[in-house]
Amino acid sequence: MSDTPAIQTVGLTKDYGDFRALDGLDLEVRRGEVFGFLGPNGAGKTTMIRTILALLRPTAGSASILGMDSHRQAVEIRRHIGYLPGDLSMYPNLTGHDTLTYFANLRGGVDWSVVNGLAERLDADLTKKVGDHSTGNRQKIGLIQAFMNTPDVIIMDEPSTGLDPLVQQEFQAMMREVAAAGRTVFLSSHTLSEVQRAAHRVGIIRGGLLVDVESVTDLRSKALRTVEMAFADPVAADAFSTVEGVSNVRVVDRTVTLSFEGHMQALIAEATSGRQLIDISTGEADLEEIFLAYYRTDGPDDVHPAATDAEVRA
Ligand SMILES: Nc1ncnc2c1ncn2[C@@H]1O[C@H](COP(=O)(O)OP(=O)(O)OP(=O)(O)O)[C@@H](O)[C@H]1O
Repeated sequence: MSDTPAIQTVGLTKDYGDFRALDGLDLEVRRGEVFGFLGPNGAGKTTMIRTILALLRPTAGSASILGMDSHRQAVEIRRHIGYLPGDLSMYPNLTGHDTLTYFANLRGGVDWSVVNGLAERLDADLTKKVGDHSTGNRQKIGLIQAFMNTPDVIIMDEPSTGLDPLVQQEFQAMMREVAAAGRTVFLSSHTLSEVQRAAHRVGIIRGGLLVDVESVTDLRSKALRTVEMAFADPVAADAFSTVEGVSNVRVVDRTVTLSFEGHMQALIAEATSGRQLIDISTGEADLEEIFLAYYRTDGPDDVHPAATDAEVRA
């Protein structure tokens, strides 16, 4: 069972009447990874999550979690997963502690030292009534209930809603720890910045179609960044202009500034071949721009994001 994917969908399709919200989704989420499921509003993220959790019946195709069929083995699956829906309903008059006790009882008990540890990390007040909490503080209770049973797979729909930056940082550390322990995190989001620090891979969905699945490292290599290099000797004006992924080359005596899109070692190899490189600095890869290229609905579907990115900048 440990070789089977954490989550797998095959041709997963969901229609609401005449409207196709999910269109033949083939996706494999590995064990031990944080997987970010990204897409604009209305792309089908919640529909996908609700379908794989058997809260919705697929129109076609199938889904499995830890090798178990989503629908036929729904009860067994519940024992192994943590789930934070986008609209978790809680009783406003219950305190955080009572709310978590309620969720724990549904699961047949919980280790309170884990709960208290999570509450401390997220700076969550469990003594206050849930209805008196701000959105972000209520969300912390939701996160605790998703993590508290040390589940094999944690599925979360827009989990960072309302969390302040410090809490987000802690939450990202929690996700990374889950993955490091060989367990799996699947989270949906509509903003890349929310997942790029924690996720190993991202799947991008648009209009019910899975547009791409990429590792964050590969996404980064597709991002255009500015590179500045200082050399021991003057550099020819046309140096670097033939290197793949290089554009906007400016050479001033011993300093070269250029835009680069690709794996860094290709550029470094060229920079150090027959030259003495003294210093190099690069700007932060702008993943958001790549992601926006995926989001745009006015271009052809099969456009490579980097090409779109270049078009946008041209
Ligand atoms: N019960 C329903 N009946 C009809 N259409 C629906 C229903 N639920 C969702 N839809 C439609 O299906 C599409 C996908 O919705 P879904 O909620 O899955 O998107 P999402 O990616 O989660 O969006 P968001 O980021 O806004 O939460 C949308 O166009 C939505 O209007």
